[in-house]
Amino acid sequence: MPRTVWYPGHMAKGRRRLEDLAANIDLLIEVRDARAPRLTSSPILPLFASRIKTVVVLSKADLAEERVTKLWREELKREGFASFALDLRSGGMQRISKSLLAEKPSFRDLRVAVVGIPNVGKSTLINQLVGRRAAPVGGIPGITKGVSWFSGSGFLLADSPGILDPHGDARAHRLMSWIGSSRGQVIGDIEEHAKECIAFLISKNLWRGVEGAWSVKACGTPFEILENIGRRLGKLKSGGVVDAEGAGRVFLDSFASGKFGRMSLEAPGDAPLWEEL
Ligand SMILES: Nc1nc2c(ncn2[C@@H]2O[C@H](COP(=O)(O)OP(=O)(O)OP(=O)(O)O)[C@@H](O)[C@H]2O)c(=O)[nH]1
Repeated sequence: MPRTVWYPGHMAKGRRRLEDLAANIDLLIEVRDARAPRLTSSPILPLFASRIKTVVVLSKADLAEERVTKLWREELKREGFASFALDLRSGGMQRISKSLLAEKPSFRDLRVAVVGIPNVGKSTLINQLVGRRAAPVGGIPGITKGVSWFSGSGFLLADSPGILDPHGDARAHRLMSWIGSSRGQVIGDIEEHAKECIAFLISKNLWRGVEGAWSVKACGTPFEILENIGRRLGKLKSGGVVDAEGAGRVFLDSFASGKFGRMSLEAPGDAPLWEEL
């Protein structure tokens, strides 16, 4: 009988690396994007959350709807996680630092690993917590490979990029690339991504932010809407033809950086986002 395969190879590797790290730390901080906290959580994390205290930081809360973020925090509390929701770039670390210090063993610094899928804000969080991007400290014997340690007051933070892989589903990667949390090469055909993202925002009733910013209505096919965006932005090729790729790129960049205002892409209880594509 074939052996059951639980995770694709890349996740098995991340799981082994996290396993090594977890044996030597006191606490995990998982950073997720507040706009899509389930999409940007790692599927392997629940394996660790049951045996090592895990705190969830919802980053980019400035780009998410406050009402929905509050619902997520209530949901996380029900799941047994302490959580924080912040614009990580603007500080406000006192409450996180205080909760870390409450866990500190009396005889040494608390050892904390900051984990999360790419681009969710791990480095920004570490920078804020240690005050500045100090040179990595010596580390902890036995766990140096791929891990940098930074010294805060009363705690050591491990930065371990790439340790958590995102969901393997291609649709999930497309969604993550729209909010800037998936590798660049996932973006293949910009025009196709932009049209899919346009259709997604309309289906989620989130178009008003785009209309507010650019006065482009959700009328017509996604291609027609993209053309209207192109005309609005002056993205034209010779002969007055709309440069759909150029318009798509500006549209996707604007969406990822929050130009269309606060948007929460998923709420607790929703079906997984990628099933909607
Ligand atoms: N608006 C907003 N942007 C943020 C926030 N936190 C981080 N960013 C931005 O998000 C981008 C990624 O942040 P990083 O801290 O580099 O993310 P990371 O998880 O360390 O990324 P990798 O090292 O690639 O895994 C940067 O451009 C940050 O300025 C936040 O709370 N709000």
